[in-house]
Amino acid sequence: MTKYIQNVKLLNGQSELVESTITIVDGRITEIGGEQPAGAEIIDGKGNFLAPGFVDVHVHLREPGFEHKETIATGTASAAKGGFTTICAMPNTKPVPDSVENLELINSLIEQSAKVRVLPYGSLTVAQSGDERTDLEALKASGAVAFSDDGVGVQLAATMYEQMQAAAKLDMVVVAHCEDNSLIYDGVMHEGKRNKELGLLGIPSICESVQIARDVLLAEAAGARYHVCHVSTKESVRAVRDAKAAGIRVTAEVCPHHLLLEEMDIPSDDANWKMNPPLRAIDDKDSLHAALLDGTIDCIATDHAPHTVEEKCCGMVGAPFGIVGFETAFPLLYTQFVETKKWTLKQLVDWMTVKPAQIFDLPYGTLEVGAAADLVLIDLNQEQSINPDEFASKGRNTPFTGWKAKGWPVLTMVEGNIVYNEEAK
Ligand SMILES: NC(=O)N[C@@H](CC(=O)O)C(=O)O
Ligand SMILES: [Zn+2]
Repeated sequence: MTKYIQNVKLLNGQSELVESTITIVDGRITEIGGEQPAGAEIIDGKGNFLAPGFVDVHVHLREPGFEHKETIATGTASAAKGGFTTICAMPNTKPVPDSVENLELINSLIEQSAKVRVLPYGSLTVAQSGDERTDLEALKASGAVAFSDDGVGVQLAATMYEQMQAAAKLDMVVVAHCEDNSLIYDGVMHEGKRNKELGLLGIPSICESVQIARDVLLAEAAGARYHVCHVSTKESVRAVRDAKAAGIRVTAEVCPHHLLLEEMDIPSDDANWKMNPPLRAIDDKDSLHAALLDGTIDCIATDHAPHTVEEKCCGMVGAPFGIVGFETAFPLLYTQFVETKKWTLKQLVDWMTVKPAQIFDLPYGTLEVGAAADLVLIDLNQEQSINPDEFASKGRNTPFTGWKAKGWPVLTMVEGNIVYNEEAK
């Protein structure tokens, strides 16, 4: 089966857009810039920008166990609509993928209903309880992409250290949600200025940064590959930067919302602004930008975390942490940071494709001959305002309602198969 995408623009090494074509045979890219092969199915790119499909290493699909929030079908439809073709699913499901049996159940659900490639995490501890360690070798053999207890921090240093040693033997990455439970103080947003104005309890920055500081030293001692989830504070950035300078094998991700928003943007006690880690102070946000630009932070991940309207209805206290991310990530980042010339288009695309793929040794996120035809066609000129009622996700929990953005995905392909087409809406 041959497909030929004509009339597209591709990024070159100088972040310039150049006209080209793509030939796909049996789901793989076989030629870039070639002539139309005889008998090929033609797809008209209409002059739009064609990028490698986005890779998101931090997502919550909620199935099994929390299908009222999201399912693998709706979560991956949302991913496809946002231009994501490979996503790594966090283990805070019910059951938790803490055994071969549970991971195989998740694999079979993915097999049945995923629209894009889903790579599941295996958990670090049984039921993510932080106690009994899981069998990482068995989880790897059943297809775990990496290991994480995301949703909660691993509280005991010994547990983290022993799992890092086990992961190092397998050459697998340990992925950490860093949060010291003794420093949460029942907070629902950042401990700073805005929480006091709103009369809400705050989560101090050290809740995250002290655990990162601990973990980079554990990773050094264990010789492990260690990846930090959703970095949000300037002290966390410093801990990662110092660790990298010391030769420790650490990588880190940042979420779009932490780059786009800060505590003072929170308009009221509205749970659509509640996520973990919380929106921090403006100097934290600035340090995240500097860290991306100097390579301290390696990639962008959405932390897509759908919850129901009912759960998010009534203020921050009692509401779950998390916001959806797939369908707004690229347009918001493109509009706010590429159109304004803070970043190049190539930087943004790399942070959402090849950079996350490299951390996990994934053979995705590049547009080259021989690669899987995982592609997203993006209309960089079309402007729309964000309307949660139009999301393919079940989640409506976003702080970005009404924001105007350009750069909307119009067609997404996984291995040459169309998984989202704006025209078919
Ligand atoms: N980020 C969040 O605020 N929530 C995530 C958990 C997580 O990523 O830590 C969730 O599962 O809802
Ligand atoms: Zn987390």
